Amino acid sequence: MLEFQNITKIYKSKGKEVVGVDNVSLKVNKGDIFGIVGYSGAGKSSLLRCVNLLERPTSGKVLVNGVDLTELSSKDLRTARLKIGMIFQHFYLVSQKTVGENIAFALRAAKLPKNRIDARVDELLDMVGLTDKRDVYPGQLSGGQKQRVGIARALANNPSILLCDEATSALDPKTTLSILRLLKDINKKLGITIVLITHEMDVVKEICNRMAIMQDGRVIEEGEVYDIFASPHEPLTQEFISSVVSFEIPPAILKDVQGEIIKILFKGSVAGEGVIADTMQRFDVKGNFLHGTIEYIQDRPLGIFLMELQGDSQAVKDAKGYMEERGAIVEVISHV
Ligand SMILES: Nc1ncnc2c1ncn2[C@@H]1O[C@H](COP(=O)(O)OP(=O)(O)OP(=O)(O)O)[C@@H](O)[C@H]1O
Repeated sequence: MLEFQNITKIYKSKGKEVVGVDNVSLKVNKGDIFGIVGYSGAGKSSLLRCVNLLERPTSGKVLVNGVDLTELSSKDLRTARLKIGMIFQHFYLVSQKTVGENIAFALRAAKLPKNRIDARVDELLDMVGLTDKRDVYPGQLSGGQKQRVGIARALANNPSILLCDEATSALDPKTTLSILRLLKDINKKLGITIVLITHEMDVVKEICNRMAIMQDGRVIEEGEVYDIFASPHEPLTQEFISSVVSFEIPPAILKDVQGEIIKILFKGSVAGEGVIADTMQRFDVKGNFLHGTIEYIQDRPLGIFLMELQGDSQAVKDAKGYMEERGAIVEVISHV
């Protein structure tokens, strides 16, 4: 549905060239909530803005439903853009216009007949839970309510893609959650594909099904969010994951560890502790839990346990083999 093919964006400023995006190819499927994660300067905004050509890539193609936007005439591009909604960190509402007028503006831009605008504004306000705010000004709204207006405006012309540029970064955690739930709801009910950029892994964990991690303009890892949380490959990905799922063991505890430290993952099952208990019974090993959690990613459990395993090397090996047979992924963190 959305495909970046070898996108490069080079900025020229003060006679210098800055590479914003460096040869990125990515596919976003219809119905995805696709998260693009990276630190400041990684190139997320530049890439996102290439979707609707707010930034024109220096080279490469942006295909939306098979149509290369970079090849369109300015008239066709205007029409194509109406089907790509966008929301922003700082909302960008017109403060002198009421909530209703802010939304109506997008409908007028798409030349919706005047007599249908009112009803559509009501419909959109209902969708975002703001029916009673039609006649108030943005200054009278909370941050979360402003973002809801932003969402209503972005959905005005029934887009097939919604781009979210750090849409919850200015909001407190509770409001963030309510906006993310609204986005998820919109994705489900209306089938809109969502592409969001964020530096917060929590956001990705909460609503995205697929993700890409960017560094220095490049995509360094991509895939299903669940798989990336279960086994992140790149150090930067691991760093981002550890901001949500942390396994720091205090050095004072580590100092006393005598056996092998292993990480045990149970994908899609909450039965991990039972398997570990069975293992301890069957084999002549002693296990000490150092850490354990069950994360729910897209409602699928991911059990992650860190433990010290003591015993002779054959027993430890057999115990690990048994856990793997029972569906665990076992990774040795350190040998003593
Ligand atoms: N208009 C511009 N002119 C010159 N350089 C730019 C411009 N926009 C972005 N850049 C540069 O491109 C690189 C990528 O920036 P970009 O804003 O896309 O990253 P980002 O991951 O979205 O970070 P942030 O969250 O801070 O916006 C940075 O080095 C940035 O300085």
